[in-house]
Amino acid sequence: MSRRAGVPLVINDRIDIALATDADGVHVGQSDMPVSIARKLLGPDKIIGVSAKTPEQAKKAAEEGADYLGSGAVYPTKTKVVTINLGIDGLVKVCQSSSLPVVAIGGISTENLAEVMSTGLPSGVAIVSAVFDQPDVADATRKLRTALETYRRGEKSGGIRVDDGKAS
Ligand SMILES: Cc1ncc(COP(=O)(O)OP(=O)(O)O)c(N)n1
Ligand SMILES: Cc1nc(C(=O)O)sc1CCOP(=O)(O)O
Repeated sequence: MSRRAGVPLVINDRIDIALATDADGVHVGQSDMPVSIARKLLGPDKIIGVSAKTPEQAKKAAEEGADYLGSGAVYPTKTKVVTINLGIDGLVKVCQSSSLPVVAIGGISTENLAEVMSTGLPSGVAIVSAVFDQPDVADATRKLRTALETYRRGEKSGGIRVDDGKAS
């Protein structure tokens, strides 16, 4: 279904499920299967994402062959109880330390999406509660998508000035 919609399906942690379902890739954390083994199991064409909270973790993931990084928690989140709040500063440090695309995660919603994207650094955002804790999941998704697209259009046309990590 996600393939029909043109959306890659990346399975969190479970390489066995990624293999069994011929998913597009897997996302692993620092205490999950090492990237090198995931790559051997999945082959060269699948997507491997790695959670990185520090520049050191980001560099290591890149050296090991990750395709993208997930970095957070950018803001406080109730979805994942045990994490570290990196804030925008921590996210920026990870992004600046790597040429890999970075997906920002943790507490992201329509209210703070522009702040995250206005750093000009992450390639995208990963969101749980701002979609799934909403009364109308489809409507919440549309609003987030519109906010992201509006931001990206403004960025392309030079309509949003990025200064000190703040959009204006
Ligand atoms: C983009 C992105 N970032 C992080 C995760 C994984 O979250 P989680 O499994 O809770 O944490 P780690 O064990 O990887 O630190 C994800 N799926 N996507
Ligand atoms: C899955 C996950 N990983 C995180 C990390 O910090 O690595 S935060 C998080 C939960 C994201 O959910 P929400 O959008 O509801 O905050």
